[in-house]
Amino acid sequence: MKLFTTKQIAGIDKFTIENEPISDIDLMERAALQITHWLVKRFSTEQKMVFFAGPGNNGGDALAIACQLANLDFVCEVFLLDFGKELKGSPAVNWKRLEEQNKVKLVKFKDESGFPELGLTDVILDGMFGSGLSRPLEGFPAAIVEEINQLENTKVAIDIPSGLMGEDNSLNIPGNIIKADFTLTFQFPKISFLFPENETYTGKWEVLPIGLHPGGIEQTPSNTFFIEEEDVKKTIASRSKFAHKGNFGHALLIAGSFGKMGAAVLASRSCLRAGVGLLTTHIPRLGYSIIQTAVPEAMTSIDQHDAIFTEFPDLSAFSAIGVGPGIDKKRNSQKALCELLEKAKVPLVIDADGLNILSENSEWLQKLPGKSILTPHPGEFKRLVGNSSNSYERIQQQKEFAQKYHTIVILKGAYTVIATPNGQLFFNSTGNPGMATAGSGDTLTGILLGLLAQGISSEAAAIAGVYLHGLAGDLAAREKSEPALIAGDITDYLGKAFIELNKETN
Ligand SMILES: NC(=O)C1=CN([C@@H]2O[C@H](COP(=O)(O)OP(=O)(O)OC[C@H]3O[C@@H](n4cnc5c(N)ncnc54)[C@H](OP(=O)(O)O)[C@@H]3O)[C@@H](O)[C@H]2O)[C@H](O)CC1
Ligand SMILES: [K+]
Repeated sequence: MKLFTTKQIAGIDKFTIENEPISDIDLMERAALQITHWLVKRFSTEQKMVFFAGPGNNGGDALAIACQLANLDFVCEVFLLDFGKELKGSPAVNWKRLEEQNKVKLVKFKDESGFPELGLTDVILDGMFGSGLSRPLEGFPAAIVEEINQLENTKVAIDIPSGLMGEDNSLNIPGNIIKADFTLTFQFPKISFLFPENETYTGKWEVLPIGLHPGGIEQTPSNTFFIEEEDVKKTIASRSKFAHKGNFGHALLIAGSFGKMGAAVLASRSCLRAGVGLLTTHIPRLGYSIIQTAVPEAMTSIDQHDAIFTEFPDLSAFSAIGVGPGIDKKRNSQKALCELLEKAKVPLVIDADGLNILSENSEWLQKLPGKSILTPHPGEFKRLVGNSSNSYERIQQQKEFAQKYHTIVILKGAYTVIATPNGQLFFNSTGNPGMATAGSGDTLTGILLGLLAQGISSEAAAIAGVYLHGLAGDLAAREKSEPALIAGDITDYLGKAFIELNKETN
């Protein structure tokens, strides 16, 4: 799914009105109805619905929802923030409708002294500002936000928590943004919802489709995407009856050191589960019996060194190479990595200590084989690329880095972000907090390597790899729970993730 800026969404909104065609007020009614349905399912008529409405269409939505809920026997009250200007357009029509309906208490207020007393079970609906927010909130609306945030009541934000920008919040005022428990957003997730620091404002968010025109969506350009099942299905082709292991590539994984052989085992197992034809795992000498016992399906290449990575086998046989999980950063390993970068002719997947070595030798980044995949977590990213003061800034850095070094950068997190050399960004939609566990990254490296070795392009392997990794984690968490989930479970559930992906097509 393409992701858009709030400005672009307003454009698609306009396109829909002109081309469906549908009147402004009817589109607002349709959007409001989606939220009304959601509220009816979740709350009872015993709970009063208290709306805070702003001067624009976000306020107009709030008025429409109040009207719809009142017709369904909910007790509603509307508090309209009065900026001394008459309401215009659809919000004005909805205000009139409410007056005529005569079921909802309607109050206009100009300053915080007009802030109402609320009952403990009242639900607060935030319809003050949505995608039309043009600057941080200050003065009267900021004071109302502060009052609302102090209350324990359940808070539901309409489209966007008031005060939050749809993309960049670098210059925003954190205290002047609604902290919602739920955000019900129209048609597309807003980009800022995907950043960890904004969870405190959005709470749990859900996308409610409102039937924006497909033509408008199609013709609006975007280089930012939300990865969904459809985007991955096309990458995972069904296998020919006559397929043999030679059709699915030969991966080389360089992993493990003394005390960290688990990383080699986890990455090897998930590489195999990702469907690679052959896997050779290169490990220090002391890891030999560990890997042979834990992963009998893998062939081994044994380093001359007992405890660390210092050399690698002839590379001509391999269709992709993974390096990093558990390798440590000793001087000889650094030298060997440098030589690997110089000799490799196929894309690499570089993770963990592989990335840390690169951070300490940034001039080697020039040597990266084209379309290699780097998989930093935020700490590794900071060491590799530098500091950033927020997630928005960080993804800009990520984009520039991917373009500069012609690599794919996978920044791991709740919504893992993939940056590609052509300036595109892909946010992953799968995964859960249970996956924040030791070795989870090693399993991702294995999956990426396994897909890459099968001849899948680096971009497609990155997109499919992070999606499958998250999906396997989601399936595992359903049975194991989030706290009890361990990295090996992700590998074990990879098969179910493939089955889930193929469900509808077969
Ligand atoms: N396509 C859709 O998804 C649909 C969205 N709908 C809803 O419409 C809003 C967007 O409505 P819009 O009228 O464009 O904007 P807002 O309601 O968010 O607010 C605009 C008004 O707020 C004033 N404003 C902006 N920033 C501030 C501020 N910091 N302090 C005070 N006032 C502010 C702005 O005035 P200006 O001075 O900036 O001109 C406007 O008066 C979207 O979020 C959805 O809820 C449709 O209903 C359905 C389709
Ligand atoms: K809002």
